[in-house]
Amino acid sequence: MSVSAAELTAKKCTACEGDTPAFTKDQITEHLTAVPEWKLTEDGKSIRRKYKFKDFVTAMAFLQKVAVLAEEEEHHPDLHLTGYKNVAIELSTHAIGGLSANDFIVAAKIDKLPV
Ligand SMILES: C[C@H](O)[C@H](O)[C@H]1CNC2=NC(N)=NC(=O)C2=N1
Repeated sequence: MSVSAAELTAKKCTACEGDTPAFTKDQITEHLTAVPEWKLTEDGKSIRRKYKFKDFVTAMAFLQKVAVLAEEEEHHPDLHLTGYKNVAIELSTHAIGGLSANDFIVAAKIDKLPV
């Protein structure tokens, strides 16, 4: 079974308690099909997307949009800005130490943000 970006963006993040099970490898695989720009990190506990912007101001403006989205969803990515225009966004669910639906919902919504 696969998951679509439309299904993910139609959802809202939900509070994750520590007892929420982290996604299995199969769940991760089927959810990654909806957000093909995102890659699973080496430890299998996060997903990461990289961007290269035309300049620093554009990079920061995009990160501000991500920040507003994260606050709305109450689910926050790790943001890395290197070399003034390279951005890496990582998502994992801190409360469970792995991936959950929330990570893929936010990833799909980030993919819809204007760059
Ligand atoms: C109470 C609040 O919703 C929780 O602390 C949220 C905040 N943002 C979060 N962001 C991420 N990435 N993982 C979490 O477990 C998380 N928990």
